[in-house]
Amino acid sequence: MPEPAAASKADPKLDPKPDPTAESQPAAGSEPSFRRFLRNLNLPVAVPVLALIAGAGLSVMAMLHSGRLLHREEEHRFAARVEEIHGQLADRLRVYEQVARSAASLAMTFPDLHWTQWSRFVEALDMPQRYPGIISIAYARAVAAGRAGDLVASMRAAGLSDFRIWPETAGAERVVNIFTAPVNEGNVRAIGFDMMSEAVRRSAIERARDTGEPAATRAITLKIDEATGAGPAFILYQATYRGDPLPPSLEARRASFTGVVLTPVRIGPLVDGLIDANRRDTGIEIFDVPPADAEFPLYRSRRPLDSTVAISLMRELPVGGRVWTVRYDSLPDGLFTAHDWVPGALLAGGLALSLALALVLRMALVTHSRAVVLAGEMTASLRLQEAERQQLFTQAPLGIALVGADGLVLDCNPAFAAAAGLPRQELLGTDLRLRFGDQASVFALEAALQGESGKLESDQPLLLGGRRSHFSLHFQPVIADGAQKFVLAFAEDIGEKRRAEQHIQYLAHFDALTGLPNRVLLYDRIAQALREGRRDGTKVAVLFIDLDRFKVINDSLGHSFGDEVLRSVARRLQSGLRESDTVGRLGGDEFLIVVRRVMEPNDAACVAEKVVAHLASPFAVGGQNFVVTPSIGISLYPDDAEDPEGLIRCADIAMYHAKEQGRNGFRFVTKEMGAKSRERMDLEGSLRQAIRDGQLFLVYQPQVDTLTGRIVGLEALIRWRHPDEGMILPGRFLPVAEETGLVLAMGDWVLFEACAQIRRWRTRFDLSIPVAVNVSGAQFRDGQLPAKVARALDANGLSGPELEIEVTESTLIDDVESAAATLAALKQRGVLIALDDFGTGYSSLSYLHRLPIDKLKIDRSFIHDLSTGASDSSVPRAIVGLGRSLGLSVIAEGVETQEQLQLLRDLACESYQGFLFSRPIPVEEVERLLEKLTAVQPPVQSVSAE
Ligand SMILES: Nc1nc2c(ncn2[C@@H]2O[C@@H]3COP(=O)(O)O[C@H]4[C@@H](O)[C@H](n5cnc6c(=O)[nH]c(N)nc65)O[C@@H]4COP(=O)(O)O[C@H]3[C@H]2O)c(=O)[nH]1
Repeated sequence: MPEPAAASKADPKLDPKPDPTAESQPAAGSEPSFRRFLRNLNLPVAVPVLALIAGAGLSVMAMLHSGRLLHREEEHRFAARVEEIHGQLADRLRVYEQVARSAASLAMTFPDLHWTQWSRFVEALDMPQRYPGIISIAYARAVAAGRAGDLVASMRAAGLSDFRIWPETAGAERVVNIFTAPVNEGNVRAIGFDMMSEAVRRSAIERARDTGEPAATRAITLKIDEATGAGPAFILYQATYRGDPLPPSLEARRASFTGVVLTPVRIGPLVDGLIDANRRDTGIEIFDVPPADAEFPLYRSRRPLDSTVAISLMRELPVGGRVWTVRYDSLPDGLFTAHDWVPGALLAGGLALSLALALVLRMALVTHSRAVVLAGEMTASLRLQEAERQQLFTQAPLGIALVGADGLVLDCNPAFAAAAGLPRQELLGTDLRLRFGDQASVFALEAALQGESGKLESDQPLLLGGRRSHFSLHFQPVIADGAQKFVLAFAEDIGEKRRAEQHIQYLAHFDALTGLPNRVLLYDRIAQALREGRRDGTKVAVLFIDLDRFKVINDSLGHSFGDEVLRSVARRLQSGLRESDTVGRLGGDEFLIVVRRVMEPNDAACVAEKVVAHLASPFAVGGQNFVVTPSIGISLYPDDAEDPEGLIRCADIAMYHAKEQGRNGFRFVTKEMGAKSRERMDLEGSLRQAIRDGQLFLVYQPQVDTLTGRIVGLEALIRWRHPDEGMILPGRFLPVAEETGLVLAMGDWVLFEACAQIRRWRTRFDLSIPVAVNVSGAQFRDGQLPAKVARALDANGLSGPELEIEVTESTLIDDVESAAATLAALKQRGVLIALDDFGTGYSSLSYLHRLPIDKLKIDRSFIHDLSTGASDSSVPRAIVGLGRSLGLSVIAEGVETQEQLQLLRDLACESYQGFLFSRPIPVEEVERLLEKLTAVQPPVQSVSAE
């Protein structure tokens, strides 16, 4: 159902919805290639790949950047470390210089110091512990030219008997080593050495003298180490002066120069210990000259093998007026490289994160694209539903209108407009309440607008100005989100239906041919009259009218002629009666008149006489004049019966008596007739029960070859074993079964039972002769016979010729055309057809050649007449001749005497059945007979009677 808002939209068939995807897509040719590329891009693949690439790039960048940061931080940390070490080294040197200064102060304070005092001073310094680089502290005295002897003398006087100045080469000024401590063999060897004799020492001594500051030699191998090959060393000189500890001018310093304290220092011990042995994070190399010029360093700290240097820093170190270069190397296993893993970890982490991001994006995009596809599908399905709903609305055969809360028509389908008989456009936007043709519809719509659904039927025009018919209206309020949206008005034009119903009603109660009340209505009218009679104590008469020889008129002049006669009779019957009386037609040529308020039987007799009189004048139909006479049976309530069925039955019987008495007259129901009628009713009830309780059974009468006496067939005949009355023959119950329609159920049972018996006999005796079954007129006309026969045969695995269907001549002549069709259908299934009671009908010869018949059965009456001599043998002879000429076999029924048999042999009639050979016999006896048959075929011989 469309939404009201959409109601005014154009018909989707006329205005098909454009495809939104097509709308948003420009023509492929004009689309820029980049947009096309973007549209064709597989986002769920492209975006994660791009994210992965971007992430990997960022990770590499982060790795590089962090590497740089780490390196910078490492540099800072290393620089700080270098400053720390370098400061310690410089402090050590300052301390060493301080030691030299102290020694110089001592020498200046006590110019005549004895060497033992010097030794004590040095010992007090505890050099091995506190100044491990200092080898010794010595004092060399400046000796002017020509005063060397004095020095030698004084030294010898001081106890150094072997003292001498060496080398002998005397310079202008000598500086001779006179004291040294600690005293040991190596140190003592340097006593008396003139240091000015050696250029390196001299230059340093002169610098010390001239500056008053400590002066160091370049790196040298000490005299005492020359033999041992110990590492490089240098000598630190501190000048001493006479008087002023540091004379203010160069001249004064040269003039008052008294000597130098010399402190030989081994570089290794000086530096060793600065780097913790457990934390060799820094390598130290010391050069006396710029490293590029040096052949080898003065000092090289221990470092791990294969260590690569990450950072190197150079620092200058002033040493006694010289400047050393110290190179510090950061070593890899130190703390500075402890965070090397960070860039790698950053790269790995970044790549992992990128991968994870790519996967998450992939999943999200796949989910998204799936959702998009799903949404697309849902949209398409919703559109389809919408189109289908619209189609449903438009094509619905039921009129549907949408009425807004204000009563205005929002939309309506073509069926609604058609029902209203107005163009749709004229209805849209109009107030439906003002347009309804009746008040009830207006009230119903008002109620629906208030939320109450309602249904009603109206026979006014659906809308004013529209067409008038009978309508079924249904108003249904539609509520959404708790509020009433609109009202659905359904309108169905039920005019046709109404008329059809009325017609059906009419047909159900009136006879289509004559327009008179039919059997149903007649029963109703009788019941009504009976109620009245019971109340008023009056009688009710039922007149059963049958037209004499109507069948002849019908058959000879044609059905339409017969119909016209029936209509004329109906008119005459009606015209002569009171309004309170009812004339109806039971069917065929049977009419019924119900006369109410009958005081005495004579009143009914008057009516009957009137009927006879009215029909007495000739009928002129189709240019022919003829007379139709009635036979009338009259029953009275309460004398003969107290219910409609009983009254009709009694009247029917009385009518037969009227016919027997010469027709064109009437008979009242007598006591005997009433009893007979009651007996019939009882019989009907019992028969119903008999069918239900299985009281019916079949007996079989053999059919025999007239010449050989061989059994050529069996005829199945129905029997009723009544629990109280014993065996009842079909002559008694068949008419009742036919009247009540019970004959159909009974016939079905016979058919099936006979086929089942054939199957049993075929299995047991290899039965090859056919078994005949009688079929009543009602069964034959039912239209179901061929199908029922086929079902019975199929159910028992029979092919067809095992079964013979016996139809009476009178059954066929009612409607030869349809009888021929039914017989043809039966023949098609393979069964044999026998014409029973042949010869009794009056148009036998005319139709015979048109019917697919196999056998003629000469009626029993002709055979009976043969032996009694009531007639000659002309009829059986003619039938045998007819059969021969048409190629049909002929069988005689009711053969009781040898004489009859002989006559039949003379006539060359092929076969017969009758008491002469056997009465109809039960299954067991048939089986005994068949047993004998399967042995040797007996000669002609009669069988035990029934
Ligand atoms: N007087 C005399 N009668 C003989 C002789 N031989 C046979 N009959 C009797 O003649 C009747 C032959 O059956 P029908 O002409 O088809 O006449 C049958 C048939 O029209 C009808 N009928 C019997 N069984 C069925 C049935 O199962 N279905 C239908 N629709 N009708 C049946 O009832 C009719 C009477 O049947 P039944 O009473 O069994 O009577 C049988 C049979 O007992 C004879 O030598 N002398």
